[in-house]
Amino acid sequence: MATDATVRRWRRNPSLLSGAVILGLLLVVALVAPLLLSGSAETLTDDARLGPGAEHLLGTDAFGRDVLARALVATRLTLLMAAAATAASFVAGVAIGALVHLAPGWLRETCLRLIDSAVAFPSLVLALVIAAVLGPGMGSAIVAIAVAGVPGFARLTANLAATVADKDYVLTARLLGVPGLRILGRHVLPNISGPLLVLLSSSFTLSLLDISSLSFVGLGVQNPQYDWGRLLNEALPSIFAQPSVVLAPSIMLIVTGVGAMLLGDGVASLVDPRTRGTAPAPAKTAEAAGPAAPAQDGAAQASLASGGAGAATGTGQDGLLTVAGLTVRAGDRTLVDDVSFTIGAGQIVGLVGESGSGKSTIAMAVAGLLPEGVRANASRLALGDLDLLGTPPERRLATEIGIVYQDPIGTFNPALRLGTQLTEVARVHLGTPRRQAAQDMVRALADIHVTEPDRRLRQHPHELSGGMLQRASIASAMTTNPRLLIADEPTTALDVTVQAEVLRQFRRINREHGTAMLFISHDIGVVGVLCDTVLVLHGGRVVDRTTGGDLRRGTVTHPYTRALLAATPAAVEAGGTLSAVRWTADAHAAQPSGAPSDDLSDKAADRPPAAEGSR
Ligand SMILES: Nc1ncnc2c1ncn2[C@@H]1O[C@H](COP(=O)(O)OP(=O)(O)OP(=O)(O)O)[C@@H](O)[C@H]1O
Repeated sequence: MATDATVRRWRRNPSLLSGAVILGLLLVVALVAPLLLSGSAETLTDDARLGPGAEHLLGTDAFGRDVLARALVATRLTLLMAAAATAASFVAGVAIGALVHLAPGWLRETCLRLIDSAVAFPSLVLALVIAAVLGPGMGSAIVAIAVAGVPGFARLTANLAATVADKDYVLTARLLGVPGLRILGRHVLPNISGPLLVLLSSSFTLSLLDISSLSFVGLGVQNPQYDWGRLLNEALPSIFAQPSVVLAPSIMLIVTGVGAMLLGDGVASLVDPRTRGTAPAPAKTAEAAGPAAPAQDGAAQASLASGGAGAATGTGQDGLLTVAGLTVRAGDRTLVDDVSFTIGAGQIVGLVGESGSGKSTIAMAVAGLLPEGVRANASRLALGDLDLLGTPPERRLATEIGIVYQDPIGTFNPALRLGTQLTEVARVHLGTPRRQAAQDMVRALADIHVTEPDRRLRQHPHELSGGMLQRASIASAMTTNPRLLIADEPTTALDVTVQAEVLRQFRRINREHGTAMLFISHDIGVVGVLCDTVLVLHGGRVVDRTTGGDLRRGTVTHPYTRALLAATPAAVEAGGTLSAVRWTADAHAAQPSGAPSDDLSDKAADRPPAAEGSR
């Protein structure tokens, strides 16, 4: 039951519980004390400067007013002022940070440096200067503290947003043409809310202290109003003769600060879906439950190997995807140099090469997702009649190109349920009603052997195993029945047994839907098994064009390709030695040339991912 789950969640989160109790009590005091204790807190009497006693627990001040009652009554004004200043800093800071994140490069850098300078300036000193300029008073104290708190929120927001900006789910949203502000609100802010909430709570504590400091030095609340800072100010002259008068406001300040920090920590872990307390599904069980156990035998692996769909040239003239003379530069640096290939409908072209050879850059150039500062030029870059250079219509890009990334966990927004994410393309771009989109996705997930597809849609990404998520991302990429599917190292992060099943799903989709595929891997064995045509990249250039069949048979002639083959684990298993690939385009020499493997088609899909990570 939802209520049981809520109770369990609160029990497992002692910070949240204790912070909520402390602040809850303070709120009750803030509401009730002014109603019940105003008389003893504000009426002048002849009982001046009494020590602690039964009638006045902490004594009375110089005008015969009850010290404890005044501290309790001051709770409302103090909390209201601190909350108002913190809320204003939060809203303004997050808005500025978000805008800075969206700003073009030079403007963003300039703003970030300005914000850094403002953060380096002590906030209390800044608040004192602003309050002095505005003049003493409650309003100017709130404004001063609010302004002083803005840079902290702005910097954290801009920095955190930058760390999320290159996540696969943000790139996918960009591919789908989601506007920048919506990406910010839906994908970026929810995923940086944890640290922001922690800052919010510490900022509330800081505002509380700063506002009390302003009142203490006479720049904040003025007579006859009083907050805890003002009470400390009034107690100063008698601090040695009657120390009990500073006790109540000081304790209130400390208790409130501790309560706010505890609540902030608790809320931060509550909003993070990964720490919400839902036990992740055990990966093994989830995978084992799949109806299609990965084939381990040679025959099954061979059936995975390319069946020759489409001509194996990759340079044909009538391709669906045409890449001609593609060059990608970042400033003066050439990342991809004069690359040309085509992919026909139903054809799978593989890009293979060492880490940093430019595989992902080519894929991102095709999808129009190159990072800022990286520019693509080509004599032709087109998907059928869709010109991919310039600014192709977002809707067509979103529906005609699907992408599957290497890291299935990073593909999905951890803050949203899978159902919301998996059906987004259908709902937003195809106008499919929500219920229909969910039903379609359940069918698509079942097709790709995701168990309990209904339940998966209600789960968060961290509750699924990597293989299950990767299948979900393939189903998601296929929602619009794209003409081109880009798979950027889709099996590298997967368990060896799951790899084969995922590769089989690509082959099935390619055959059943006639989808053109650009398959990227640094595992030459996997590429040989799946692809019709293979382009071997080195230093951003295509150094060899071969076929999956030649790779499987080991009948490749180019020294670099032979070196790559020789360096694969299969070759080592076959008796070779695993050596680093050393080859330069100029020298055209392979070190070592090693005996090519002749059993790729049988072993590739079972082979563990190469040790070298990619991105
Ligand atoms: N935003 C960028 N700015 C400058 N250089 C970049 C940028 N992104 C990538 N590069 C460089 O471009 C080159 C190609 O990178 P890319 O990621 O395409 O290689 P890759 O073959 O996909 O490697 P991996 O298998 O590790 O993903 C690398 O040298 C990389 O450092």
